[in-house]
Amino acid sequence: MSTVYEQLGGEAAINAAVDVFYRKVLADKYVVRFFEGVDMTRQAGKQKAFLTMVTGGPNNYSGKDMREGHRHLVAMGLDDSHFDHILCHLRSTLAELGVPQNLIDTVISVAESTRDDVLDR
Ligand code: HEM
Repeated sequence: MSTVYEQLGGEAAINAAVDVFYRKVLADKYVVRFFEGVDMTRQAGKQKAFLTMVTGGPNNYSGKDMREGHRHLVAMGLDDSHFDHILCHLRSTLAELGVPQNLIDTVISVAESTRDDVLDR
């Protein structure tokens, strides 16, 4: 059984999705404050890690766990409403790239499973 990562088209597809997702997130006034002062190059890597993680790609992720990696953002007011925006951008990115609905639903449910960790509760 191949992973969603493979079904999407692997690294090339993830790179394409990163560009689109990244633009959407940074264009969203409701969440952009959390990304201010975050290094751009590192951010692209972060977005790639994000999409690879939620699609079951190769597990070479060596960053912080989700709780630790977002705790400072919770201190800045990160809550469910921001999380919902990010999921919305993820969903529309995948839809724009022509990803089938069932795969989108799978990716969203994996992303959804990180909600309590990201929001530190
Ligand atoms: C599906 C849920 C999410 C996943 C899988 C995810 C994934 C990640 C990953 C892999 C990192 C790198 C961690 C590290 O520093 O080593 C990260 C950092 C970060 N995430 Fe998320 N994220 C999620 C939700 C969110 C949300 C809802 C926001 C804000 C609206 C957000 C904003 C950020 C920011 C700003 C950083 C960089 C923090 C810094 O360098 O200071 N993330 N995320």
